[in-house]
Amino acid sequence: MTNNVASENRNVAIVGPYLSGKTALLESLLFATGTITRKGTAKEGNRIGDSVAEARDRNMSVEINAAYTEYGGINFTFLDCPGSVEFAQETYNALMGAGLAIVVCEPEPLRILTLSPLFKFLDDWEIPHIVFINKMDRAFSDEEGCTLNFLELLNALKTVSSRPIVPQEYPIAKGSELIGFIDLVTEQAYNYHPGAASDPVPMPEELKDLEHAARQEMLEQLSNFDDHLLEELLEEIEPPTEEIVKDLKMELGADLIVPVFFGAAELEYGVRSLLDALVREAPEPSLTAERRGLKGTSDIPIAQVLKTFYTPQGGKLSLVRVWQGELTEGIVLNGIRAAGMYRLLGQQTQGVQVAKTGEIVALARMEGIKTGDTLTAQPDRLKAPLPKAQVLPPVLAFAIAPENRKDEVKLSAALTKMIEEDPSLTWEQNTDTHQVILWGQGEIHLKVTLDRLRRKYNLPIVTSPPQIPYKETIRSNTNSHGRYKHQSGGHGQFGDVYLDITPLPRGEGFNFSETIVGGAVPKQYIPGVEMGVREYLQQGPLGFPVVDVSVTLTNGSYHSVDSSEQAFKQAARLAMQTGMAKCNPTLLEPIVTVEVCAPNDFTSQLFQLITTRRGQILGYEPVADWKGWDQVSAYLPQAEMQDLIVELRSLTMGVGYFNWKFDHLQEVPEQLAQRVLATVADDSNGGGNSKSKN
Ligand SMILES: Nc1nc2c(ncn2[C@@H]2O[C@H](COP(=O)(O)OP(=O)(O)OP(=O)(O)O)[C@@H](O)[C@H]2O)c(=O)[nH]1
Repeated sequence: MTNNVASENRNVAIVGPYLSGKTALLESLLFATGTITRKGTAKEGNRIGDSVAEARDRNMSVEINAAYTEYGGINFTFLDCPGSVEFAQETYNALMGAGLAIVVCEPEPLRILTLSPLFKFLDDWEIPHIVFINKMDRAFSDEEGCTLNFLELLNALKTVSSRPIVPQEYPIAKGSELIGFIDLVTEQAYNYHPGAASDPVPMPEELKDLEHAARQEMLEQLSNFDDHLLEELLEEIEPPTEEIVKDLKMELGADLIVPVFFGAAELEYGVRSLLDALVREAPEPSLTAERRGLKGTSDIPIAQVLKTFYTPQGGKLSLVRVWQGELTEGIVLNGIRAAGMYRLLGQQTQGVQVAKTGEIVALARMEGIKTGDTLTAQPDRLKAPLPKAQVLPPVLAFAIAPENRKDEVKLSAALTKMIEEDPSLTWEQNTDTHQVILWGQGEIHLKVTLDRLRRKYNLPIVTSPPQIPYKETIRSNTNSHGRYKHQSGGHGQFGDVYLDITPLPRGEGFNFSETIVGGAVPKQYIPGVEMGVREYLQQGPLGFPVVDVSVTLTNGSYHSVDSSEQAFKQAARLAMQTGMAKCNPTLLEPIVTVEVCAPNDFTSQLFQLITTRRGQILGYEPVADWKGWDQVSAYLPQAEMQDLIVELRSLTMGVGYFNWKFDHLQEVPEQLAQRVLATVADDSNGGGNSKSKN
């Protein structure tokens, strides 16, 4: 049995809304632990978490950054996750391996709603989490602001958390300045010092009552899960500090409470007390393992891939969390030998011989292994793979093509690698429009992908809006005659057919039949007729693939020498050409079903969003097990979906999302059809070309 020191490893994901200060917090944590001796800044883009060029270009995180450090006798791996909703997949993948999450938010009660999807994910997967309210240096606008703001903030947090919110600290402000905090466990007050540890100071007289009330609330929350503490509170016995700490640790580890800390990451306010709390209270890795069904009694190595990186040199690194047992250098997992094992500090790597339960390390060259995969040294003894985060449905698309046509094969190889890195990215070659469509989570997500194609794979890309895969059909029937007669040198070509062309109900596709009597068209030529019809239907009179049409070969004639399958194919095409134009051709557009979800304050705006886009509301209902959220179902023309996510996010503070799938084809309203046809004609004449280079 391996003698691992699992209890001394902790891994912590730093998550939270866009620009709340997660990378700043990581930088300060690393500085406070002595791992870095000089802090970088957001402005200069030289922080550990700012490592990739695409992140620096945009002053935002676009992927997970791992950083290993030691503090208080514990090995910590922090995972700095992106905050933008467009990179949420990265965050969710990282959280699947995290023993604890620090939710970093800003002290703005009105923006707390943006935490809602994250809290839902943490609650659903029972991932213990604490809140760090950052940027408190600018939270107090006046003398009274202190108390009011903090309580208001806590109340706002309660609206998005299904677990009780338990503050562990209370702020001390002087005028508009945050100067310190009171530790509610020990009732010790501290003054902050930028870039250094806080000083113990006497508790300010004027805060004693407020502090007492806040502490009492904390104890009452803890006592909901501890009868002994409840008895002490009822009998007005002061509980010992060790008992409070023990409860905080147990209840956090069991995901029963959400402790709240605060500070200002850039000034290092609150950072050391946060680290101390992590040392005291962060749950052992075995607890999260148990929650995923691993009892921790076996030493068979099991790990899970939280992120896949392809380095600029083309090497592959799989960032894994060790769930059970330990990984040793050169270990074979899922039949593949790890070519190296490293701890990460942003872009820096440090080789290690052993990684124990709870550690997060990068394995080199695990070919064929994808993000989310469960790895084990004994695949036959693995009962079930560990659950993966759900892959987010694609919501925005660009049509893409390499600037250089000869790079098409290179493009598909590069995209395959990028999807391994980021499963929320997909691509397809549309069979109707022949465009390569790149699907992702939003404009920045797609643009970052294009930047990477250019930078990392030397693949400059041209983009254009994806074409809508329109189709066409007919509204009336006809009987059409086609005769193909051609004399060239030797023997000629002769085919002659009569076709009945009839519309079919929507969704029926295509049907070919024949009612030939007396061999007017000999049997061996009939497949040629069908072939000619099918070929014609690939592009009907309006220029689009034709659907929902029935064609019957009713009559014809042949020539004993000159007829051939090929000649009948041509005759059928001619009959279709003249016949279809007389059948009232009409344009069809794809209609998708969408399920749009958002907090119910926005439901009426969702209705409007859908109806102004020619959508048809099918109904709405509360989202199952998500209090305060509604789901609106509707039919929506695919042509109206292109920037739906952009508008939805701007309406809903970025939290709204939707799922969609193709449902049926529907006639395009006359006036709109004219516009679509005019645009297509313009495009094919070389006008209206909206391609752009990336
Ligand atoms: N006033 C103040 N500003 C801060 C503090 N911490 C971070 N900031 C600023 O907030 C902005 C965002 O900080 P980041 O650390 O890049 O935020 P982030 O959460 O990592 O960003 P994403 O990962 O892209 O979501 C930067 O301009 C920081 O300078 C703080 O404690 N106080």
